[in-house]
Amino acid sequence: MVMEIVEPNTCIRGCCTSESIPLHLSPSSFTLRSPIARGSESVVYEAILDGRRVAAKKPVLSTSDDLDKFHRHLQLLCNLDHPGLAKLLAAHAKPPNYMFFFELYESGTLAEKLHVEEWSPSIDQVLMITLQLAKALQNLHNNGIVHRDVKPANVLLDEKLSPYLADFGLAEYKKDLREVNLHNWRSSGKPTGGFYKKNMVGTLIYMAPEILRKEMFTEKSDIYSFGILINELLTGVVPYTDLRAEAQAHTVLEMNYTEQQLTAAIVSSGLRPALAETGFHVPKSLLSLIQKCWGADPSKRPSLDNVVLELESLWEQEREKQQGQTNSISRSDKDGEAIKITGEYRDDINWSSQGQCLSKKLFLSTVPGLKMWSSSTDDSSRYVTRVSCGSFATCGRRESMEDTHFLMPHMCNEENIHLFAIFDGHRGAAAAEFSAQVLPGLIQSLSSTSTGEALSQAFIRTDLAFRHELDSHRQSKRVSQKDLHPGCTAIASLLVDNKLFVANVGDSRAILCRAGHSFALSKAHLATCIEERNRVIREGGRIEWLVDTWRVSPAGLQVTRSIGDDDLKPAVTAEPEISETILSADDEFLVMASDGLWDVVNDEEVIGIIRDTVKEPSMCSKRLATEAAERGSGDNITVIVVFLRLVSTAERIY
Ligand SMILES: Nc1ncnc2c1ncn2[C@@H]1O[C@H](COP(=O)(O)OP(=O)(O)OP(=O)(O)O)[C@@H](O)[C@H]1O
Ligand SMILES: [Mn+2]
Ligand SMILES: [Mn+2]
Repeated sequence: MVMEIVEPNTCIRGCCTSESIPLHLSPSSFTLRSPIARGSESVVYEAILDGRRVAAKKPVLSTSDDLDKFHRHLQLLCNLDHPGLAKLLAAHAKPPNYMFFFELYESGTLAEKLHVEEWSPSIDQVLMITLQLAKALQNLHNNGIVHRDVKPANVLLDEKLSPYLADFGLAEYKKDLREVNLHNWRSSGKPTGGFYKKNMVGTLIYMAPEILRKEMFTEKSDIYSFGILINELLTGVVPYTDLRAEAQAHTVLEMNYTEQQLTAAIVSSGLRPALAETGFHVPKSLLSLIQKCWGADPSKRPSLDNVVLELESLWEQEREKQQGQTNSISRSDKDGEAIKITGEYRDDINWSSQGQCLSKKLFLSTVPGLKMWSSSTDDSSRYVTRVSCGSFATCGRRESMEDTHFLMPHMCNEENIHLFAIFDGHRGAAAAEFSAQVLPGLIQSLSSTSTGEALSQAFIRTDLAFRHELDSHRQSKRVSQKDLHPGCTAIASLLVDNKLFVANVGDSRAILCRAGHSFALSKAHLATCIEERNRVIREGGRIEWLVDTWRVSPAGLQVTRSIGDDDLKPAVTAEPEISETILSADDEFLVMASDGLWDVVNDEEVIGIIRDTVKEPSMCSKRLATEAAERGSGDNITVIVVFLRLVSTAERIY
């Protein structure tokens, strides 16, 4: 827009000058239309300026302090010029009208986009937005300015969803900060004066611990807020809440925290919002960048130069990955004939379930048949295990629990047959919940075949039954849930006399402690494993390097075998790998767990922890899960511990 500039182009006091931004306008050149928003210190109107739609920010000016502030604000804005900053088009700095005219950004604020529209950006969009904002903030910092109010509500979006950092109402020159801080604290006892009072609840969650402690604001405090913002963008969750309520509606009080409690927790206990998950497309390095940004020690937070570099390299990696996509043949699903287990389960399954903490202990009625697996000859020299088992499952840092498991010692009243299983759900908990209900019955019904074959068939049939159920569910709900493709990993240990069979699909794991050492009883099925990758491709699936690792496309699944995941069948097979182990007196215990444990605790550590724990299987399970949580496991954690020989809870077995 070329607007006529009337010389001398200064404000009425002469303190604000600009070569390109008109600073006094004739009353006929603008009209205010309807208000867009009422901020805490201004009303923002849609306006027409020189025939063009713009946004007019009209600050509330009630004291001479406010007027001084307006002029400082305007001086600062006149010195800004960066494509990532909300653009000042003109200002009117004469009584009685004091107004800023900004470019009108049509798509509202990032906060509304995330929490009112419930927009979930792709990783590309997250990287694009964070990089542009980082560059804008870098420009501010390099010009000696700190923003002091970085939060999604102050990020405006245009139609292309490009972000613009806005609201410089609290921005200050670094050189003036000391004085500003002193002034504010003296006048109100709070970091930013009246602003603090009005906005504390909404903005507290973006404030760095040093600000909450009423120490100096530095540019590193902006970095902190920026870290919180990136995480909010990834999770879609308002910091410290799971509420996706209207952006304005959330208050700290609704989160069951009082303002003081939250402040105390952020400052003293290092409380931070729940970190986004590495899940499908989120690169680990982005998460560690967030953590560096919101670190407690301002001097250890990265500078914006570093943040920009890091984001640029992530952005490039993302580009490369997407260009390096391998195209391979898609093949139609050939195992379409699902076995019919209709009706029975439908009522029990919550298809959109996000899961709850479920610990299933199932006891099936006595059905003859399982005995067939026990050796018919009563071999008195055969080693006899003495089984005691326990489990512990926790949602961990996740919002929802998608793991399920069951313990079935003495299955069907058979003294020497025991079954234990863990299912780790993804894309919802439905597959995990279904499998935990169905698998035992299927294994039981297959007892006329060999034990290993029964396990294998039971997995395959659980998968077919689940997909069949899902299809009928979809038909009953028509198209609305066609994008629903829940799946789960499954690991089952079946102990028959002294033979231990472990069947596995996915990345849960079982280990055996034999004479003090660990033995793996299962192997993880992940796209990082070359054999699995080749198998998936051979079977018509697509493997791509997405974000940070090999994944099955298009869903971005890391596991290459699973129950469910009907969009990736048959390549992501439900056929388990089965190990068979003859147990002897050397065998002390079996540990099964979902990847939430194994991600952060290795086999030898697991054995060490059990060695140091009272020999009670539930306690051991709980200790392992707790240890994993303390080590920062970001996932659901389920652990089953089975002692295979007699132990007293009071005794240490080593
Ligand atoms: N250029 C613009 N284009 C579109 N909408 C805008 C623009 N500027 C501001 N708004 C809207 O007005 C709201 C308030 O603007 P701004 O944040 O600048 O005011 P404020 O009074 O400082 O608010 P607060 O301090 O409460 O965040 C924004 O959240 C946004 O919804
Ligand atoms: Mn604002
Ligand atoms: Mn503001």
